[in-house]
Amino acid sequence: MTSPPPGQIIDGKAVAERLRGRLAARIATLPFRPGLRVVRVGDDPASGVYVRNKDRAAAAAGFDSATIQLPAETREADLLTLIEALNLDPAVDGILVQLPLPPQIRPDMVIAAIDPAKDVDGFHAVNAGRLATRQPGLVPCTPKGVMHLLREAGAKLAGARAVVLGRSMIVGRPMAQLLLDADCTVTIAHSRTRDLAAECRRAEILVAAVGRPEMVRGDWIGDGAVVIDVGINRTPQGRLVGDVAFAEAAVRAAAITPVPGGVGPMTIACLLENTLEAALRRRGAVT
Ligand SMILES: Nc1nc(=O)c2c([nH]1)NC[C@@H]1CN(c3ccc(C(=O)N[C@@H](CCC(=O)O)C(=O)O)cc3)C=[N+]21
Repeated sequence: MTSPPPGQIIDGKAVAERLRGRLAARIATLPFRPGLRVVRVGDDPASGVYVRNKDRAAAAAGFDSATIQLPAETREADLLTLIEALNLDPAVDGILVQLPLPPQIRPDMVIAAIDPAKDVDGFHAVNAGRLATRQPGLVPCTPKGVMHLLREAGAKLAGARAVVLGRSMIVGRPMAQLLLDADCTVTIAHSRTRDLAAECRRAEILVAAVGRPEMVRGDWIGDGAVVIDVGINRTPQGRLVGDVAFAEAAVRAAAITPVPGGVGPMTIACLLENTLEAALRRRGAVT
């Protein structure tokens, strides 16, 4: 027996580049530059690369983008005051506060303070509610990026069995909503799911978003599945790995995203897409 041919590797970097190109072309036709403000409190290492990549991509596509760096000791009240000023600033279309925040700041209070019209992360309860009730709103960047990748990979979504591994507010839950809106049969599996491996094996579309390095093994993948790896984990050696054991999974999957170069670049491109969308919507243009 020879092993089956390895699956298609979904090039998230290339898909993100094309999306950013389309956004740049659109912005070039506008009489204004969409404004994005990223707020970073302290220097959580997970956010470092992200902030740098974001700044570079935003500037190249024609956004008016800036990162506001605050000291790790910043008080919650002072962060809320800054958010209020950004809410009121007409030049600002999108506000993103980097998570995680230092322990003295409650993330729920911060997210609730952001004007839902400028909430380009899509984390505010108003935007989560809009997604749950199928109203137009700002959709979280990572799940939105995953939908782009699934379509680019030619995955057949209607009627497909989709398993989302992870139930976070940021990825798992909104991901399940978007797959459901695309007519998938959706299962949300998580740390308390009985026989996780068997549940995953049934998936025609598997989205792994648990934040555990290489937890999903090759024998968890059904033949011909499309596998999207949302995890970005740094090993003690400094290497980036996903939530999926890539080499093992790739021989079974019809298509799979790598880490790095998969979902990560799409998250940034979708942040920019959301910022443009917010800018147009705030000015009364329909998108
Ligand atoms: N409010 C908020 N929203 C976020 O969306 C958010 C956040 N806070 N805090 C931090 C995490 C992390 N995150 C990443 C996005 C892209 C890459 C990315 O582009 N990664 C590259 C590789 C980068 C590298 O080489 O390290 C890739 O996967 O190919 C990484 C990490 C967004 N986050």
